[in-house]
Amino acid sequence: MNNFGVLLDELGLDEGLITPLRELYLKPLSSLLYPDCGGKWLDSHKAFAVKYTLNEDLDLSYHYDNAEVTLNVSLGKVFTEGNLYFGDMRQVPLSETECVEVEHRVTEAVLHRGQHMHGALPITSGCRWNLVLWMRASRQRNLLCPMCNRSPRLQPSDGYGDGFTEEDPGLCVLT
Ligand SMILES: O=C(O)CCC(=O)C(=O)O
Ligand SMILES: [Fe+2]
Repeated sequence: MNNFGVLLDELGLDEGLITPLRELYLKPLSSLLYPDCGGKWLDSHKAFAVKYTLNEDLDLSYHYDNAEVTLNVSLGKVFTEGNLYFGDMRQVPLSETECVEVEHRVTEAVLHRGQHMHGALPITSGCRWNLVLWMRASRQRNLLCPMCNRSPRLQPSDGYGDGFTEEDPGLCVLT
């Protein structure tokens, strides 16, 4: 979805930073806040930083995430506008949805359900960087793919893949 950014596992930041952040802090919070969508069972993630500037991406269109729970941290730098907006859960028709705008101040984080529809409005100046952490619960998504709403068809993958699991051979991506 984003054209500019970086995957944090490629920077070697998964093991020492993102995995403990998910396990020690975000999983307990998500267990309390989102037991309805796998918040208790988060067991993998995909973490990336996304960048918006006037000559590159300005905004992010309305979407849902390939995640059970998402953390979005505003890292900076200096920019104007670029608020987040949230609608309703994915299953609710757009015609019945009213969006709310959420100011996302630098250093603050927003935690939300991955299937809660959302987007980012255009910045009007500066450079905006965000850390986005898609957290997955294999127990939840093994039953139903959150992207296509069907039973997942899988193939083996390195690392966390898309966060699905099988008895054998481990973590998997969608085919
Ligand atoms: O803040 C952004 O630019 C990305 C927002 C988003 O897609 C998310 O929080 O999942
Ligand atoms: Fe998103």
